Amino acid sequence: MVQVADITGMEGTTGCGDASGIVRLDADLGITYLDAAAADLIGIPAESLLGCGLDEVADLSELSTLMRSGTVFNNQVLQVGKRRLVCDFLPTMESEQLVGGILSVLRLLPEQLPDPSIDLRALLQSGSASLDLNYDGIVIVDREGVVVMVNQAFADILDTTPNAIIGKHVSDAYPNSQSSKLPAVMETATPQIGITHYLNGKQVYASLYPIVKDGQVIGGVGKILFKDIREITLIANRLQGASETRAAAGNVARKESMSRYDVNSIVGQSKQMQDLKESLLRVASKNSNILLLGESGTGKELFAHAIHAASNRRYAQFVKVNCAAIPEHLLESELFGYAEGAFTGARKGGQLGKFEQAHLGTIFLDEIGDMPLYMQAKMLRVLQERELTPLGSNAPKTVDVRVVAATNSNLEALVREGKFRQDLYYRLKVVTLCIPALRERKEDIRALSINFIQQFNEEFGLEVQALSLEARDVVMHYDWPGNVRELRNVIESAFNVVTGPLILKEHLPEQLSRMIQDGSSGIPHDIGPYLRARLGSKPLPAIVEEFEKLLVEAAIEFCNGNKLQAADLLGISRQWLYKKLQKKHNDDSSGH
Ligand SMILES: Nc1ncnc2c1ncn2[C@@H]1O[C@H](COP(=O)(O)OP(=O)(O)OP(=O)(O)O)[C@@H](O)[C@H]1O
Repeated sequence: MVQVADITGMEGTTGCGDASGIVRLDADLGITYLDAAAADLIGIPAESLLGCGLDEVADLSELSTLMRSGTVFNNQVLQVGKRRLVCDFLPTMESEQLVGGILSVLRLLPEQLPDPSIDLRALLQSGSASLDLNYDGIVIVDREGVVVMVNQAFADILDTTPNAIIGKHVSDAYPNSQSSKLPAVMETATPQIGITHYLNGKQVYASLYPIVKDGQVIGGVGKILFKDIREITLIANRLQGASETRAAAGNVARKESMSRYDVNSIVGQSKQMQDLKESLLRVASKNSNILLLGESGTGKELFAHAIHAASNRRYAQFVKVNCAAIPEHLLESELFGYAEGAFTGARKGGQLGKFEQAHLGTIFLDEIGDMPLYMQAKMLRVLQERELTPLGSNAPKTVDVRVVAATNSNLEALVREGKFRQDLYYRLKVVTLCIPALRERKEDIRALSINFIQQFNEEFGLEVQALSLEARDVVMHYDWPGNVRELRNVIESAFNVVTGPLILKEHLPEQLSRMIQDGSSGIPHDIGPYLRARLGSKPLPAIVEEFEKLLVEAAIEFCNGNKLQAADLLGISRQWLYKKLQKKHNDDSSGH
């Protein structure tokens, strides 16, 4: 909620003109980057601020709780010494975890707080001059919903003058526009942050707050954050350019930015990939569900991110759920959430499910083929009716979510075997994108290798140029059962041993040349010499672990990438298989 003091922040801006500054924070509110305007507004040199905790230099009080819990806020006052700064905060989420955020330092307030006892109209009238200087459109209504103040920027959006709006009820003050949500915001005393709204036929991005004084709602304020939704992309690009983190100050690991993946992140010049990228861009802006098919490691998750980034849901959450990795009995509460007291050990206040977290955004259901039948029935209801009921609750909730599902199983076969509901299958496959295996588009290997070499050059601080001709020959002849993920891992492992500008054949994992000689299977051709060569080279558990990895790979290959069948074949549970794969993935990434 906006306290009266915050509204007065729109009055008398001082000092620093219109320049607002940007501060990038990590999850502990450590300052990882700030621009010159921010340092100027804060009044402390940037060199002294970098690496400090924001709470060491500013009195955050309850803002600290909001920031640490990943809550967006706008126009809040931050005290740094004697300075009072008006700030917005946008959290940065990564795999549903808070990894930091962007603090926009908007302006400096005068040091004296005005007397909070004056009433809304008087308070606002005294601020009218500076409201007009404000670039962001602002409208303020009284408790009855009558517009008492509007600035020129807001009137400009409506192609009218402030006087033509002031005095009217907000419900019919705007021509050619969606009905204002300010009455609802005041009624519920609950802000609506970052909503899209149509004003004068244009889609704007706004936040609405109740104005509260002495515990009473005395009015409401609407602030246009972006009067053209495309402005957000420009800002996102600006922030992406400012990629400095504590790592730059010799500290802390790299954090991924919110807009890390888009269609340009998908590398591949083959006809198949060009066509797929075109289809992706065509379907992204629609709301249809999308089914992504392809073997493990072909880039399904990358595609899902790119779909989200190319859709107009991109400013809401992208939420990933791996249906196979979540134990069956937890899947429902994970997806739909639960009410307080739904079961023993349930959190106080209940828990939001992934669908609700993805409201207005995209949910990516990975390994959908592994979803148990009873959950498939519930999923169908969400897809058909856009409604779900959290566990232990009897109040259905409406959700607006775009579903992107992915699998490397043959869903049609699962439907025939009665393991996957046909009706759900038809609902999901409204648009199907099949990503071909890497061995079916070997012409992409070169561009992918160059792309990964560039990525790892940055990460490892090296200047590798390319693969040698001989190494290129090996990668071109290899079958790539693990697809692009395996190629990426192979290049990464080469970076651990390369010494010059070229990755040579001997820098590639021995397994690669061996598999080419042996045919395709990961299992060594002649098991006797393989085992004997290992005896004495490592302790028994390490040999057993290596062999186990090969068997897991062979089982997945044998089952054409279907991990559920592979787990059956190995006589282990899906979860266990996933643990093994996760471990393998971690080992591969760390070059073991
Ligand atoms: N066309 C591509 N261009 C660049 N990187 C790619 C491409 N395809 C895949 N990758 C990279 O390969 C790795 C594996 O991709 P991703 O996780 O999207 O595959 P997946 O099909 O979802 O795998 P799984 O089925 O095992 O979950 C990621 O690091 C991804 O960024």
